[in-house]
Amino acid sequence: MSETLARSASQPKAKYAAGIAGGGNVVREIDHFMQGVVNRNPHETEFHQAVFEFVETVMPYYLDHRKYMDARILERMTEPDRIVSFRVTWEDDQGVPHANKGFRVQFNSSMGPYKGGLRFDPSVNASILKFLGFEQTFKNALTRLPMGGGKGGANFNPKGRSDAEIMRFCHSMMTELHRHIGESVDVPAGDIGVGAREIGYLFGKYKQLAHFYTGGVITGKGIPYGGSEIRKEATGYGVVVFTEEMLKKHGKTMNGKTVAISGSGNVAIYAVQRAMRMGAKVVTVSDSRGFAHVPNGFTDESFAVLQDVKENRRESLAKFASEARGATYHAGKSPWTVPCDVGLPCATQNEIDEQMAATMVKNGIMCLSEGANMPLTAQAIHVLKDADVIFGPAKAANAGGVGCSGLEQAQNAQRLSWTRDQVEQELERIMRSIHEQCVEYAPVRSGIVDYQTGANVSSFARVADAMLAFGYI
Ligand SMILES: NC(=O)C1=CN([C@@H]2O[C@H](COP(=O)(O)OP(=O)(O)OC[C@H]3O[C@@H](n4cnc5c(N)ncnc54)[C@H](O)[C@@H]3O)[C@@H](O)[C@H]2O)C=CC1
Ligand SMILES: O=C(O)CCC(=O)C(=O)O
Repeated sequence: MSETLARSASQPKAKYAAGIAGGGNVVREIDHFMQGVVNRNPHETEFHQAVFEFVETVMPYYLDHRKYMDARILERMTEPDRIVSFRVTWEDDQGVPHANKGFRVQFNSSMGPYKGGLRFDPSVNASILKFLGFEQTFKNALTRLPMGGGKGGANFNPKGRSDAEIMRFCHSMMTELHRHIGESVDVPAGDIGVGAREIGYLFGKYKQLAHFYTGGVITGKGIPYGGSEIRKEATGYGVVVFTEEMLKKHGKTMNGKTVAISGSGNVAIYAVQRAMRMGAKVVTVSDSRGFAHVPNGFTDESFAVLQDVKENRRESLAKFASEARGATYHAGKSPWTVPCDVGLPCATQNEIDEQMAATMVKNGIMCLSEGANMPLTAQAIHVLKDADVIFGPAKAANAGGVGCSGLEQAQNAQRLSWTRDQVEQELERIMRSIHEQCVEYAPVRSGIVDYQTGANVSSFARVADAMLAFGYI
């Protein structure tokens, strides 16, 4: 087992498991299981982390249910169905050819066709896509829509590339990817570096290669060609709706709270907007180079500047801070040093470590909900939970995006377009239902609902029961 993993496995988990009947046995089983995962997937640290975060909360339930252990369900559900890896060759504006690595991880199709985004980022590798595909499987189960879990992407850096270069890259990516996807097989969507522009180019190429129009093959499409209202906003809106549900459960509300947000992409922008709508004061957004501080909170005016700079002009966050009244940019600094009541990390994995979580606790944070996938290290989660911070795990909190993708597929299959109000109501229903499922399976400690355990155990049971029904496949 890796040293980092061993450290995280021996300290906080032991403390957590001590509250469970047979705690010592649970710790031994987790350790033994994780040793196998590490041996089977050497060097894939992000994947180990995602599996560990899941297994440390699910193991007591697993050990209590022989039918899952006898069928080796945990071993089976931590192995992807398959991984496709391929070369993506494209030509830049100077006529120079480039070759990138493209992937699709088809993790688990027990609940329906594989479903999950595509990420374009230089950091993309098999470990990151396996962690994302694993998480996606359980997130999708929580939506209760018929979707299995998958994820894909390429180690391509879209930053600084022209529209024409992005188009050529997307067309080349789809030239291979189209063989592996389909509306009843695997349905990609966007993620980091993949938004409406990229989805348009990817879908256009698919349509050309397939010789027919099948809108349900990809989601996040533009509204004129089969996209859904609210999909663009859905992940950010969903995070805030879920957070409000958690706060309500604990006798609190978003109204009047100071909210810190990281990221300034698709998820972050619409988390800002929805939090403002709930009466919160949003004081930060960030990018990979620093953060923008808005001490008096975003206004409609500064939000419009953010949208324009990031979505239309595709410029830097420093540019936003130079144009928006009351905003300053802090290069090389983290937004998490700014005191807040509620934190919504919406950038990328592992942006908050143990030390940063301790700083947030010292600064008085009382609720944190994960907009990004795995933005906290396992140790950081323990720091927050030990300090009785209400914690919303990504699987539950950011499921609004894929939930709305499911609604887009439903509209495509019906050959209908629902109104904005219809989609938003349905999205809110999905988020409230996820909240209820978490509560159903969550222990309560010091008056705080353990949503992490609730989300993991609830989704585990659903996927596991489907796998059991199929026999040993
Ligand atoms: N787009 C969607 O519907 C969903 C996205 N997510 C997750 O939300 C997160 C954000 O995704 P999107 O907003 O779609 O992507 P995006 O590409 O629109 O925005 C990503 C943001 O994160 C920042 N960022 C990227 N790498 C960073 C780093 N190393 N350090 C600090 N900041 C960094 C970027 O500057 C940008 O502001 C990701 O973890 C993604 O997996 C989760 C559910 C659905
Ligand atoms: O909308 C989708 O299919 C995928 C969204 C996604 O990638 C995620 O939930 O992390």
